[in-house]
Amino acid sequence: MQDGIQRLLLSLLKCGDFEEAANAALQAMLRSAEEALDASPHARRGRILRGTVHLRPGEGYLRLAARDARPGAGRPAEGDEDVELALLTSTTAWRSVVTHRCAVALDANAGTVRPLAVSAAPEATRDAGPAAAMFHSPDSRQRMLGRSASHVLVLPLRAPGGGIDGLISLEADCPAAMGTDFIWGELAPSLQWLADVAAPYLMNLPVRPVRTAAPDAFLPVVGAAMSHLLPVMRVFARQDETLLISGPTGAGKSRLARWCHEHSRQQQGPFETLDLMTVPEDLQAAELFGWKKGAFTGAVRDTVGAVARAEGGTLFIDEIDKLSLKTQAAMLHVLEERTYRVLGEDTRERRANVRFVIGTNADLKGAVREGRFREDLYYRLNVLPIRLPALDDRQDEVAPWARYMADRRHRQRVPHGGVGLTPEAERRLASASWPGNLRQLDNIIRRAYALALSRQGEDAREVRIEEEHVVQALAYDGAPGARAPVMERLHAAAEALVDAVERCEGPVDLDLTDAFRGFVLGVASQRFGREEAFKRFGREKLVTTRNHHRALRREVERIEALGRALGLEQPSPFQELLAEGETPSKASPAT
Ligand SMILES: Nc1ncnc2c1ncn2[C@@H]1O[C@H](COP(=O)(O)OP(=O)(O)OP(=O)(O)O)[C@@H](O)[C@H]1O
Repeated sequence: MQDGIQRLLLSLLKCGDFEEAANAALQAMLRSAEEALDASPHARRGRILRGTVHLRPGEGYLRLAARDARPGAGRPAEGDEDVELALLTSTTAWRSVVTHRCAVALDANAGTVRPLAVSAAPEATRDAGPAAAMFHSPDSRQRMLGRSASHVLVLPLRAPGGGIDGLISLEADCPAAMGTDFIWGELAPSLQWLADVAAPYLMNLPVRPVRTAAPDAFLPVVGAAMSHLLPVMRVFARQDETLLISGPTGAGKSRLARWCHEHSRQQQGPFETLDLMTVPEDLQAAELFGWKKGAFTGAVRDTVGAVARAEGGTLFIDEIDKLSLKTQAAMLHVLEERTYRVLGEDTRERRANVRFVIGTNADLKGAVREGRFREDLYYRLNVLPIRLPALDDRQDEVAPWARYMADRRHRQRVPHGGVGLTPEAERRLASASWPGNLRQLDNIIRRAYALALSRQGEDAREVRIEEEHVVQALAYDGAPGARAPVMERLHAAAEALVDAVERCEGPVDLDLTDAFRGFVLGVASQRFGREEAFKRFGREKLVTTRNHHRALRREVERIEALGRALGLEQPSPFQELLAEGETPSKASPAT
């Protein structure tokens, strides 16, 4: 063993990047496993297949690497789909290793998961004994069997502070060893030594720059941080497994979900979005799965749910933390069993041939700790996590995004015109801070472009955005006038708090405070009419599908519910909007 560690250390010292270190670690571990297999009773009946390294510190994947154990095989070629499948971890592997914080042996034929040792880490779970549990997900098991992996050893990549920053897994094919730990039980301690020696190199060496990170129509700008993520995203996009995209508001999660759809096997199918922020809790299941006429009060006709609309394609569900505990159970069911029930149709289960992509800007792990989010659903969603960095961490992207956004805006007006930013304008943007991410940048560009137009003429074919336009647009963003809405909301928050404390006996549901968007839509609808209001806030699709009345009604109902929860007697000023159908606008759109 000592020799093996020394040999590995010597090769790690020569490694310049994560890929080399992963290859060295896997080579050492696969060699050890093959030697142990040769000396075991399974020698002629089994073979070691491959090893993989999954680097996923924090909330998202950074890198994947694999090495085949076949003689002469080295690192697999990029884009090899079989290898990509083999690269993937599983709900069961990740959840087991994170829960038990030690090596875990999976027996895919028997469907069992067995922790092989109890870690000395203080937070190690006490129940991590040798008893075997069953696989957490039937999919994990099927996928392992699909690639002939009857026995899998999963080792944690242990970070110095006690965290787990990834895993290394070794796969073997030995069906005859069903019901046993194969050779993993004896071998795990020495392989864990090798994993611990390699861990600092795997975590700290830079990842290799990627050649394939070319922008495309769906991801028009790819900076250094994103180009590191792209290879992982390309692999993930092609899988059927659920993808979890986390990241701050406005960083581009929904666009990235669309990118994944365009690079998926379902690209010919529909891409549907369901933003849970806009759906009241009691309608979530209905919106997801659809309903039959009469399923609940107000269900006046059969309605197709988001899952059915996305059949054969991708369903992006944003703000997943807003899912009620009750609907979380149904969500888990559809993810695991791929079946669901339409509300009011109790006898029939329908198949969901849909790829789910989930978005969140919330701390789901914290929500699990607080009992607001089911742990099993969290692990089910957390198989292929991607963390989208904030724009401030993608600084090299600011100028290219600004050019792209200005160009997009200009082309809408003058299809064959041209727009550019001066180098000073770009520098000014690059040195600003972007707490609102790409959405904020888009707003600034919109303003700077409007300022440039006002100076250069509304009809200008060629427009140049100069530093002064950017400075003014940025100043407006931080100016007292622009901050007024923030201050107003602060006051409103303080008043709501007073109401909640003074008038209400029980707690007020915090989710009701999301009602602000209803106020905005309500005011806009009164002012411009419903259709125009939804269009102005980028919800044309709801108008096209004639769903905007229902969406508005929901928003207004939430305002009413907030009022009631805060003990307010007077109804909201939007009562009239509760009626289905257009009400005449009180003012023309021009006012
Ligand atoms: N790939 C892209 N192509 C074009 N524009 C983009 C892209 N990604 C982001 N943007 C710009 O950034 C804005 C925010 O993107 P997006 O809606 O995807 O963010 P998000 O992270 O999903 O936000 P939220 O969490 O608020 O839903 C978009 O309206 C658009 O202006």
